[in-house]
Amino acid sequence: MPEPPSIEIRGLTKRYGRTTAVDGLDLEVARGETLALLGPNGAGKTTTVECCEGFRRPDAGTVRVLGLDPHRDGARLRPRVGLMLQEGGVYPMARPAEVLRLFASYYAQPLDPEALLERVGLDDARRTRFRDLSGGQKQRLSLALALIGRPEVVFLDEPTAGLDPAARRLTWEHVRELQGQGVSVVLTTHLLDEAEQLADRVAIVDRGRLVAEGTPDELTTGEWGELEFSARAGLDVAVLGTAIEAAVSELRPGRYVVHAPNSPRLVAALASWLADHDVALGHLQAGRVSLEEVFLRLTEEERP
Ligand SMILES: Nc1ncnc2c1ncn2[C@@H]1O[C@H](COP(=O)(O)OP(=O)(O)OP(=O)(O)O)[C@@H](O)[C@H]1O
Repeated sequence: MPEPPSIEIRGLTKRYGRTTAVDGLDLEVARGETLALLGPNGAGKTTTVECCEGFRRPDAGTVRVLGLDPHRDGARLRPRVGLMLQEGGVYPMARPAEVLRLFASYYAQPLDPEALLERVGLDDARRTRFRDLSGGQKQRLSLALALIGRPEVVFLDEPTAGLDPAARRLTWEHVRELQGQGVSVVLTTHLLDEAEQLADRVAIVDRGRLVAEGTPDELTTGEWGELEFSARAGLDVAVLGTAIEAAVSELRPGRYVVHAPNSPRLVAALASWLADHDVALGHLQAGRVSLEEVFLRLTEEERP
């Protein structure tokens, strides 16, 4: 029999007054899978994750984490789940080493707090009060708190927001390690390269509803078998379109999509037009678009 999913969300609805933050969401995360939850600001990602963490009670629908109801069975679930929250939730005067030791005491088989402090790069700040830590150091501590109890499921809410590139890489390594250990990970992020790098599967939500779901590969190929290229901003897309016999649009300054199936002839026609007009090609992607393009198209379609 296949293993039941680590997380099962059915028809989840959550309202705050007149705002429907999550609107009938269905989502599953398999054992050992990493799901990236993407969506514009206010799409309902944090609310969804908070319902999975037991911090919020759904107005309708069900949420199961490791087969348990996070709200009702919180006490049984907590030792098996790791949380990295957007706002640390740590007493301002506490020091990283103390906090980590305290959290370790909640779990049956915690990691070694000292070793973990070193691994997340907090060795030098181990005795600094939480309120005096830099934003990135707070993030690192928050990650350590999510990992200390050897969880089976981990929720990471924007784990690399505000981190420098090296710290971001370090966080990615931690996530890869969790993946290697068969831990299920739910990651919310606004960094689409992060989702592409880490996620087995991506779910894009907008206004509380699921608008797309699949592996990064499925989402970026599939129906979007087009050409995407970058060049200087402001090319005359009408003239270019006529020359290559395909509609062209400039999605953002300097970023273009040719709305026609990728073919050798199309690539040749595009290259030849660019050469004739002395336009340097930045990058060219054929047969797929970036996750960023998919995201923007799906979530901006109905924006005013
Ligand atoms: N406690 C609350 N009271 C009232 N409205 C809330 C509350 N929490 C969230 N909301 C609203 O619910 C909607 C979804 O918010 P949520 O934080 O889940 O979005 P998000 O996708 O995580 O956004 P972001 O990317 O900005 O973090 C937003 O319109 C938000 O203003």
